[in-house]
Amino acid sequence: MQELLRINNVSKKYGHFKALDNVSLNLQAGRIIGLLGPNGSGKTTLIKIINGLLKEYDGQIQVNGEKIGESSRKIISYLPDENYFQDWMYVRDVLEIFSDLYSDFDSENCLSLMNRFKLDKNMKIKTMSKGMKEKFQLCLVMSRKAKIYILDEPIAGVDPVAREVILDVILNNYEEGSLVLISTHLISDLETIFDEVIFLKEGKVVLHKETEELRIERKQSIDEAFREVFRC
Ligand SMILES: Nc1ncnc2c1ncn2[C@@H]1O[C@H](COP(=O)(O)OP(=O)(O)OP(=O)(O)O)[C@@H](O)[C@H]1O
Repeated sequence: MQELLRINNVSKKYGHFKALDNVSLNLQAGRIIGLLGPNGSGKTTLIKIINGLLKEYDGQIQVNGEKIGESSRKIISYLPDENYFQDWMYVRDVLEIFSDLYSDFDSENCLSLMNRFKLDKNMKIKTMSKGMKEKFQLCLVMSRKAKIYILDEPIAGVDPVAREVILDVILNNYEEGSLVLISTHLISDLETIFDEVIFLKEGKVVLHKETEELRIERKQSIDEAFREVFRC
């Protein structure tokens, strides 16, 4: 299997506080991987480093064999944990920006995904609810034909019915053979789609396993295993 993401001894400090402590991971193409950990365990910090948003850290990262930069940005489709829309924009403006920015963006596909969430290109961002913005952002990100998808909390702000649709959108729209890395607290909602899970605790990887192996070994769901590992 092709290795798409290699993280070697990555540590990150904010002042004196160590948010990531010697994280090493090799992630392969064709896998959906859950990045799980309690609040403040370092998930978003790691994701921001991979996406080139935090540049000061120790260690090395290779994305598809190359350093983080222009080439890695081209192959990673990234859903941040907050939305980046401006209130004065219309949905159609954002679609245009995505088309200009990303040659792999399929706007027709995006419009058909938006249809599933009853989102219209003539909506004004200012009038959309938090959940509607999250759904729109997911439609954008999943309409790129990327090698790597990184989704930071993709279902945090949406209702349970919409969560199911979102899972379906993720499963049916990522490019086959790509890597999908998803951070979430809603483990029971998402665990059925994970091939592997990574548990982060206080900036350290305490577990990285095939989901099925973990379930058989512990005779527990991933949600139960998580609660046990992180119980104080
Ligand atoms: N800009 C910053 N300055 C100082 N400390 C920060 C900064 N960003 C994050 N931290 C700290 O780093 C640690 C890891 O934060 P991070 O956002 O990566 O965690 P997380 O696992 O994504 O948390 P959550 O699940 O709550 O989103 C936390 O203790 C946080 O307070």
